[in-house]
Amino acid sequence: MAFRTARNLAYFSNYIRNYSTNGPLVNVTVNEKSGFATATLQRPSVNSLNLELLTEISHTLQQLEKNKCRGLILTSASNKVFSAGLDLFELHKPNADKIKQMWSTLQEVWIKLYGSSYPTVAVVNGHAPAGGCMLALSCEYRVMLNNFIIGLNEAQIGFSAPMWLIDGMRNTIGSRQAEFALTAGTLFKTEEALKIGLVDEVAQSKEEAIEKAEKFLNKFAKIPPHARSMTKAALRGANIQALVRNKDEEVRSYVDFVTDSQFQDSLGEFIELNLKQKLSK
Ligand SMILES: CC/C=C\C/C=C\CCCC/C=C/C(=O)SCCNC(=O)CCNC(=O)[C@H](O)C(C)(C)COP(=O)(O)OP(=O)(O)OC[C@H]1O[C@@H](n2cnc3c(N)ncnc32)[C@H](O)[C@@H]1OP(=O)(O)O
Repeated sequence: MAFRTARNLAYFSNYIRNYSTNGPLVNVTVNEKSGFATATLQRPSVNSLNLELLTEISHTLQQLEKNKCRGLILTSASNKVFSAGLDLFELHKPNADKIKQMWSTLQEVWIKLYGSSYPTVAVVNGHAPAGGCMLALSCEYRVMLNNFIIGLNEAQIGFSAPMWLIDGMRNTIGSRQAEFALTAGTLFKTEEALKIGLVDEVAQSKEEAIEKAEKFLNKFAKIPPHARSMTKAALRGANIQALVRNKDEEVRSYVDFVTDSQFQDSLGEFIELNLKQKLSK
C-alpha cells in the first residue's frame, strides 16, 4: 500500500513536486501528514478548458493513480472562478484536428476522475458553469463557497450535454431534478445547489472548505482501499464503460457538430452577449 513508510511518502512528495514544476497549469502539492494531494487549476484567468489545460489535468490524474494517491482535493487558484468550462474562443472557428484532440482529452479526464480508485473532493471556490460543473460532478463530494454559480448550461449555449455528463448529473441529483436542470440549462446559486444536492456542503472561506474536504477524505481512513475502490467501480463502472464503448463515435459527432455553421453562429452570439472579451471580426 502507498505511504506505508516515511520513505515512500517522501519519494511520492518529491515526485509530485518535480512533476508540478513541469505543469504550469495544474499545481499539485501533497500534505505529507495525510497523504492527500491538492491539485490547483491555475490557467489565467478563468481556468477555461483548452487542450493544454485538459492534457495537464489528464496527466496529473494518471500520475496520482499510478502513485496510489490517498485522496484528491481539486480546486482553483482563482478566488472567483473554479473553471469557466470549455474555452469558448477555441471552439469558435476551430481547427478540426485540435478540437478532436480536445474532446478526446475531455473524455479521458472524465474517465480518470469519475473512475479514480482514490476518493476525490472538489473545493468549488468560484463559478463552475458547464465544464467547470463537469469537473466538480466527477468528484465524489463537493464543497462550495457562497455567492457563486454552478450547473450545466449547455442548452443555453445551443447544445446538449453528452450522455456521460447527463449520467453524472442524474447520479448526483436524481432524474427528475436533472431533467429540469438540463433542459433549461440552469445555473444554480450556491444555496440552491445545496438544496438540490448538486453540492454537499457550503463553506464561508477556502480554508473552511479545505477542512471539510479533508474531513470527508478522512472518513475512508479505516476502510480497506481496495474494498472502497471496488465499490466505487461497481457504482460508476457502467457509465464509464458506456463512454469507453462510444468514445470514437462521440468524438466524430462532436467535431461535426461544432464545425457546423449553425453551431458556430449560435456560439458567436453567445460570446458576444455573455463574455467581456469579444470576437475579432
Ligand atoms: C456528441 C456530443 C456532441 C455535441 C455536444 C457539444 C458540446 C457539449 C459540451 C459539453 C461539455 C462542456 C461544455 C462547456 O464547458 S461550454 C463553456 C460554457 N461556459 C460558460 O458558459 C461560461 C461563460 N463565462 C461566464 O459565465 C463568466 O465569464 C463566469 C465564468 C461566470 C465568470 O464571470 P466574471 O467573474 O464576471 O468574469 P468575466 O465574465 O469578466 O470573464 C473573465 C474573462 O474570462 C473570459 N471567459 C469567461 N468564460 C470563458 C470561457 N468559457 N472560455 C473562454 N474565455 C472565457 C472572459 O471573456 C473574460 O476575458 P477578458 O479577456 O475580458 O478578461
